[in-house]
Amino acid sequence: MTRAQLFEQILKKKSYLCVGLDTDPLKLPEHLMDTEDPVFEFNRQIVEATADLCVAYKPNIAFYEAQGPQGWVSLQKTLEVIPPDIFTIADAKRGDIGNTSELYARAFFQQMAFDSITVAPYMGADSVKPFLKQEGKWVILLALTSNAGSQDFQMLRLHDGHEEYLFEQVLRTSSDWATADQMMYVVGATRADYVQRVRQLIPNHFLLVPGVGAQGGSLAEISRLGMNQQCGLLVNSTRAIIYASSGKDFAEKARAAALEVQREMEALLEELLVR
Ligand SMILES: O=C(O)c1cc(=O)[nH]c(=O)n1[C@@H]1O[C@H](COP(=O)(O)O)[C@@H](O)[C@H]1O
Repeated sequence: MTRAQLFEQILKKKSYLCVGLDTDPLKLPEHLMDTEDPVFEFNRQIVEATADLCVAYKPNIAFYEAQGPQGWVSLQKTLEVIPPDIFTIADAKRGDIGNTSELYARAFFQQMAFDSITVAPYMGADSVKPFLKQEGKWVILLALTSNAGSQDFQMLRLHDGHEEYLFEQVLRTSSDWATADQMMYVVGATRADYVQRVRQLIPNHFLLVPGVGAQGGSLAEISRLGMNQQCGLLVNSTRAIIYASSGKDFAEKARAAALEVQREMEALLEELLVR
């Protein structure tokens, strides 16, 4: 999917919501447990209930890997029920020496037809570039993450003449590896104070923003500070949507939670369009 197509979907659905599919078998509603593949059945119903309200789905691969071979089967089946005009993110946080990254790219872009993958920048250019070889496939590079540990390295001050944080150096250097048509960056909603600094370095790239909902980040704040002329944001919410209820009405409640976010996004997009 191209950046223009993604923006088109955002305008059509009045939404820049990404629904996380972090499906934990221990949290599934009881009544799904006697279906053939409870994880897939849960995802299928979540997708059916939310597909008109979001523009992306992001399965976190850990939740599938943890199930052994059956987890990969559930993941593949889930990908197949996601409508083709919805952007898919393999949240795998990979990145290794070049020939190994090539194989990760093959796994997520060819074996499975994801549009994008999250990648850690720590091993540098040759660990990221193998993911950029296929047109239409995206890298979503970790820049400033939502967790407390982002202080440990990402927020270190560099004294190399620029007086900047390490995450800013990551943005500066990596934005030469690919254009805004193939690279996005993860910036946590809990890091809204730094979004203007992010936008100074990368005004045009899309940001994948986790951390609203269960982690307490503010959708309005990150949106007002982080949006660009093509929206430029995919805001993820996982637990607050998919686990809105643990009962028989889980899909209905997930839809209601997604609808609430979509309505707020619609109003925020209107603000952008009149800017
Ligand atoms: O790459 C991510 O998606 C990610 C980066 C980050 O900085 N923080 C973060 O929470 N995530 C992921 O986003 C999702 C957040 O889920 P909720 O907190 O339930 O909305 C999880 O799958 C996390 O692994």
